Amino acid sequence: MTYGDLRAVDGVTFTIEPGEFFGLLGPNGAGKTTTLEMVEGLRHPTAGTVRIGEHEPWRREPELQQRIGVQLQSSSFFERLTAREQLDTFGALYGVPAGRSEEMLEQVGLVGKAGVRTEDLSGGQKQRLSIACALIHDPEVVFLDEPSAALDPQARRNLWDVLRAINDQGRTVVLTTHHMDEAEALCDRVAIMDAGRILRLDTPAALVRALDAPVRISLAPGALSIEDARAVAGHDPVDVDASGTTITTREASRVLTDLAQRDALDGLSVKGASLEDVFLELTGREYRA
Ligand SMILES: Nc1ncnc2c1ncn2[C@@H]1O[C@H](COP(=O)(O)OP(=O)(O)OP(=O)(O)O)[C@@H](O)[C@H]1O
Repeated sequence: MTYGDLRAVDGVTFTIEPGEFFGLLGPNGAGKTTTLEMVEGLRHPTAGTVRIGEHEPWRREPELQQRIGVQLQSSSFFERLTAREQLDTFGALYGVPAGRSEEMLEQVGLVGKAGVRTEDLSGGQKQRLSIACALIHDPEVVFLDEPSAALDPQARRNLWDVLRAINDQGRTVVLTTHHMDEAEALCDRVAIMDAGRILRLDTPAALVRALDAPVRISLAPGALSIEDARAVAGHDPVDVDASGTTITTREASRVLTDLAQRDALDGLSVKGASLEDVFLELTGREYRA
C-alpha cells in the first residue's frame, strides 16, 4: 500500500485462522492501521490482495459486512445519544433484533450507564461502548485498533476480560496494540511490523524463546554477600544496588541450585525475557518520527 511515494505497507503476507486472537504490533508509523484498514475494506490496496473467506473486503459486499465488526473510534459516535441509543441505532442499521442492546451493555459492563449520553462517559466506558457497537450484529470477526489506548490499568484489565470473552465465544479477534503485556496476555499469535514489513510472526512464547535471552535472578539486599554472589555467578554479571543483588545468567538451574545450597533464596525473583524485549530487540529503542 503506497501513499504517494511512501510504501506504508510493503509486501506483507499473513493468514489468520478462524477463532484466532491475532495481534499486530509495531512502533508508530509501522503500518498497522493501514494494514488493518485494508483488511477491513476501508482502503483499497495499491497492490496485492486481501481476502476474508471468499470475499475481497474492499468491495464492501453486504454479506461480508454482516460477518465483520470494526471498532469505531469513540469520536464517531452519533451525537447526543445515550449508550443504549447508540447501540439501538447501530443495531437498526444491521437489522438486529430488539433486546440485543441490553445484551451488549451487559457483556461490556455498561448496564449502569445505559441512559448516560456518550459524551458523559469516561474514556474506558467509551472504549467498551465502541466495542459493543462493533459486536451488535454478532460478527464472526472483530477488528480493534488500539482498543486500550489511554486507559488506566484497571480499565485495561477490565477490557482484557471483555476481549477474552469475545474470543471465547468463538470469534476471531484482530487487534493492534502498543502494549506488549497486552499482546502477551491475549494473543495466540502476533505479527511484529516495522517500516511497512512484518519482521516476525509467531506465538508470543515462541518469539520470546527464540530471543534466547538470559534470565535475571534477583535476591533481597543482604541475602548474599557480594563475594558469595560472585562465586555463584562465575562469569555471569552481578549487579548490586539498594534493591538487592541481581545475577544475569543463561544457566538458571545451576545458579538457583547453588543459591539454595547456600540458603540464600530470600526475596528471590526470577525474570525471563518478555515480548517487550523481543519487540525492542527487533525494532530498536530509538523514538520514531
Ligand atoms: N492517509 C494517509 N496519507 C498519507 N500517509 C499516510 C496516511 N495514513 C498513514 N500514512 C503514513 O503511513 C505510514 C503508516 O501509518 P499507519 O497509521 O498505518 O501506522 P501505525 O503502525 O498504525 O502507526 P501508529 O502506531 O502511530 O498508529 C506512516 O508513515 C503514516 O505517516
